Amino acid sequence: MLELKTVKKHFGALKVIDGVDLTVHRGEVVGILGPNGAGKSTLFNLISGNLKPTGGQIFFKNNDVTTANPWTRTRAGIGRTFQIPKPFGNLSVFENVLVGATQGGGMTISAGRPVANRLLDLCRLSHRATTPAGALPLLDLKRLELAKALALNPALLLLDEIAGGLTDQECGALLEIIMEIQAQDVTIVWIEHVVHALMRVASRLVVLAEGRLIADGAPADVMNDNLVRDLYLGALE
Ligand SMILES: Nc1ncnc2c1ncn2[C@@H]1O[C@H](COP(=O)(O)OP(=O)(O)OP(=O)(O)O)[C@@H](O)[C@H]1O
Repeated sequence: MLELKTVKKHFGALKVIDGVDLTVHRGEVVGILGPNGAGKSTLFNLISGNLKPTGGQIFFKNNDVTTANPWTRTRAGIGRTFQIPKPFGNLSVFENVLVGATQGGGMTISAGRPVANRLLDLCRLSHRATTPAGALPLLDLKRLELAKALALNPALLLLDEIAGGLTDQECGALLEIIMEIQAQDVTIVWIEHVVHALMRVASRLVVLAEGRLIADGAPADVMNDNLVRDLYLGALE
């Protein structure tokens, strides 16, 4: 589904992504962990095309998308959520999803309407359909972020700290939706600091530190890795 080959992103002298190799197979849920500033969101921006790499190559479904624009990647099947949700605050929840289906997903308005309704249902937002997105509480904002991304009909969904700021109960509600999305043959790569949420769904964990992958494997193995434990306990210099 996705392959990164020696991907680098430098901002001047700052090597934010420093030669990352990563392969994600169809059907996987890959969790990405790493300390603040490790380069996780930058990695997503490289995959979604919001940033261009300094070096390396990115393949999506075996096509080289390294230099492709974000909208080309979107239409090809890469959807994403953003760490800070920024819906159109004056549009209703339904309209926000419809914009995703028509502008991002390329559907006509009449084809997009039932899709938007189905996604509101999936994301437990039907009761908020006519609410202005700017008036939503945090959990519903996160649900809307998911619905908007799904409106693009992605084969690969990138989730950027979607559980951040939620209570345990809210996080459980979001996980239910993510598990349903996973069951619909969507491959997921999920950056998250809420480790217990990742552990519920991830089939694999990778850990990024200072722009490099320092662990990649089964979740239990990665969490027991000494280097990873040291990193999370702050024992590295
Ligand atoms: N456009 C940019 N120009 C210069 N530096 C940048 C730019 N974007 C990100 N950085 C730097 O790259 C580093 C990694 O940032 P990034 O947001 O990818 O980290 P992260 O792992 O997602 O962190 P967090 O967990 O806090 O969200 C940070 O030091 C950040 O300041």
